Amino acid sequence: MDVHLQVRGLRRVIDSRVILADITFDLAPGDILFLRGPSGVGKSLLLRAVAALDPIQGGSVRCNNQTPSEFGVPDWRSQITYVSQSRVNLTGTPAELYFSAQKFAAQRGRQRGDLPDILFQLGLEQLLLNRKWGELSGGQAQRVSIAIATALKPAILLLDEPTSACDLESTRRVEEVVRECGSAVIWATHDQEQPRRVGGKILDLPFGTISTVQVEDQTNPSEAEPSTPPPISTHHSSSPGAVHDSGSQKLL
Ligand SMILES: Nc1ncnc2c1ncn2[C@@H]1O[C@H](COP(=O)(O)OP(=O)(O)OP(=O)(O)O)[C@@H](O)[C@H]1O
Repeated sequence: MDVHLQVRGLRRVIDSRVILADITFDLAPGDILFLRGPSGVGKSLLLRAVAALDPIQGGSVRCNNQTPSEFGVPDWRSQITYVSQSRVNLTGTPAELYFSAQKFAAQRGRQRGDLPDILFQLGLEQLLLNRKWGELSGGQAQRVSIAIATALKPAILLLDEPTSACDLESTRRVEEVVRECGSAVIWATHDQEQPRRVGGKILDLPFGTISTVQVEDQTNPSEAEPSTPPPISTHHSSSPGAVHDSGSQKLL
């Protein structure tokens, strides 16, 4: 399903503070849009609004000209997957999350990616799927989250600083996997060079109330940096374990 996202005049107000005002952009299939801006400017709030996880205080977010309620919130969230910056709310194991996510009616019958292969590309062993989230390092948890999200093949992937805990090699692997995953992407980052390496558009969010945000077109991905991960020794081994229904459609 081709999903076109339209954000018009989006406004987020928290405790009488206007965090985001008049945010307007479009996202077409295949687009990658980087969100940049200082800490606290509202990048996560914007992603959460697009994911229909929080109410908005003005403007609109539409997919194919439908609001989340017109589209159907479960369908919306199966098409638009938010990968959070934090894993503090994650309980159980990644395998449990992956299988519980697929139990939702809106997820049934949808095509899946090859999770073991994605893990391999990210330099991870499959056995990590059966570890508790709390037993994974920050960088491992980020990459496992991205592997699960991309394997679910959403139309739009919302990534909240997905490489903030990754070393250089892992960062390059994440960039390659996300660029090739086939989803349109909105990607919050503090890495000024990431848009250049990956390619895409940039939305710079300034502090305070703003009237218009310009989307800057980024030129082609840099050729200065190698984009293909180096060979790795990770092997494919165990299969994912048992599942339980987390009851949450906010996946990661
Ligand atoms: N649930 C909340 N309750 C109160 N204030 C909040 C809440 N969530 C976010 N904020 C505030 O909204 C502002 C924007 O937060 P947000 O997390 O979107 O910033 P960010 O740009 O993603 O920052 P960072 O780069 O540090 O992750 C901040 O001032 C934050 O304190």
